[in-house]
Amino acid sequence: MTQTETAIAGPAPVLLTIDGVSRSFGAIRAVSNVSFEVRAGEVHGLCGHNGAGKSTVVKMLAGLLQPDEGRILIGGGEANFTSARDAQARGVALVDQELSVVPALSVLDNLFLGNVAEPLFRSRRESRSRARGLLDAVGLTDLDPEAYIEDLSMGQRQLVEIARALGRKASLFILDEPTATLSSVDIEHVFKAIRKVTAAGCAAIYVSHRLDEVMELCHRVTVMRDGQRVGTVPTSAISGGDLVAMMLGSVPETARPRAERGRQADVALEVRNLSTGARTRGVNLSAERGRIYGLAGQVGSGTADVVRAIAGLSPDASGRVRLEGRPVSLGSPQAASAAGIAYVSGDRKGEGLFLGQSIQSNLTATRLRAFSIGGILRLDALKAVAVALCQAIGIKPERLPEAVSRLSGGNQQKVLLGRCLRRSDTKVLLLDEPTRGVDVRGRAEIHALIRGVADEGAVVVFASTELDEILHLADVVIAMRGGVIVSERQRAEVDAASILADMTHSALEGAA
Ligand SMILES: Nc1ncnc2c1ncn2[C@@H]1O[C@H](COP(=O)(O)OP(=O)(O)OP(=O)(O)O)[C@@H](O)[C@H]1O
Repeated sequence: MTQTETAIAGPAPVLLTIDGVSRSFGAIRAVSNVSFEVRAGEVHGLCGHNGAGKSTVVKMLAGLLQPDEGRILIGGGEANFTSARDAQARGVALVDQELSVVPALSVLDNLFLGNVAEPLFRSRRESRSRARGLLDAVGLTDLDPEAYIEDLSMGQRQLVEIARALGRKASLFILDEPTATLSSVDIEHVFKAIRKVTAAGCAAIYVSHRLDEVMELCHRVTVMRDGQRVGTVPTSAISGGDLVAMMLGSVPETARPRAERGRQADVALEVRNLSTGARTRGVNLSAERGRIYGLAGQVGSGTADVVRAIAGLSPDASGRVRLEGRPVSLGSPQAASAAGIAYVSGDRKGEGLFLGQSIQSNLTATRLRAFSIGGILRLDALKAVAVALCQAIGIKPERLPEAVSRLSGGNQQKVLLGRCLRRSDTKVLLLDEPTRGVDVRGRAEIHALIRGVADEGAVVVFASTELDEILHLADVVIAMRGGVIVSERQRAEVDAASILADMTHSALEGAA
């Protein structure tokens, strides 16, 4: 797909004006005097590294936060939203990073839930037919509207969320990292849906760390850094490198091949014939200390299931896992953890962090036993470890008492990883999508932390849907598709095209 396909003809009327908007949280000025315009028919990218202020702008547009200063205008009229309902009534639809579909309800019920424009009574038949149209528009042509959300994949749930936004007849669609959990086939459906609504005269704001997507989909992009707008440019006038430079203020160095300092040529982790229900079959892995194994696959390929099963988190797992020759019981996270297997979840909010608790508590949650003597916690020693970990992950130690929920997504991910750092008992580090929703700089920092763990002699196994991440981080690339391993190669033997071919071959055939 090229940018010319998404080009809009001539200057269209301005649909949204953000005029000198600012918003602070206590002493933190999250958004400072930001102005830009979005035109009808336009897909407008919003980029910036973690903590740049993108989500805060999005929340103000969606009525979830109010600006301290400045104005928001929609169609030329002031839009001082006091609630999300208010914003929805004025034609703003938000598709959030965090899914808001209700798992215990059907697709159909979710599609019309909370839609202020929906009639109170409509026959089930009418609803089904409307639902069918919305689902078809996002490529979910085979999905039964009566299916329950909890039975759907993450990708399907995200597409239902977008279908729901389409049903709200909005004029401004805001998509905040909509593709973070999607496979490339699903991403194409999302892109098609966005192009369809913008071709009909609506506007879309597309927030993403995936710069290739921004370059492909967006007509213009606004870049933010440290709460301020750096600039707004047509994507046709810049390269991906220019965009990175705008975000960072400088061009980052390209990654050099890893020295594999901690590599020891003996197999520490052995996985034999691992299966998890119908999701993965016959997975074998022989992993050496000090090496990083990247499981490359689309959403639903089984990569995440493999890391979860090794971590003891799949009750239906079968097969054998041995660590340093000793068997590790499957289906028991306690057994995995006692053996020295640490796991960093891809779902940092649902599964990883204690959101209401401080950064310090989150960093030290799994170390309390090591710091208690006779049931008494050595608080000073614990604090010293927390400070050291904070420094290691690049967060200011003054922030330790703050609630972890106040950190940006990327920094939350670093806290999750920080828990597994500097531990002599971590023999295997497992990660699922280690940099989901994290910007370029945060990503490089997280990758450096993970390399550090391997350099100290641990086995690292991570699952990722992102090619770039596989290419930057893995020493050994294992591609999965349809629940089985399709190839295992040394990093030097692969390039982007060959991994992508292994990851997507059947999926692309299926879509053709
Ligand atoms: N509710 C809050 N309380 C305190 N500080 C906050 C709150 N929400 C955001 N911040 C701070 O405001 C700044 C901007 O955060 P914001 O989430 O808007 O950035 P972002 O660009 O969306 O980041 P990311 O890409 O990581 O999601 C950060 O320093 C963040 O820690």
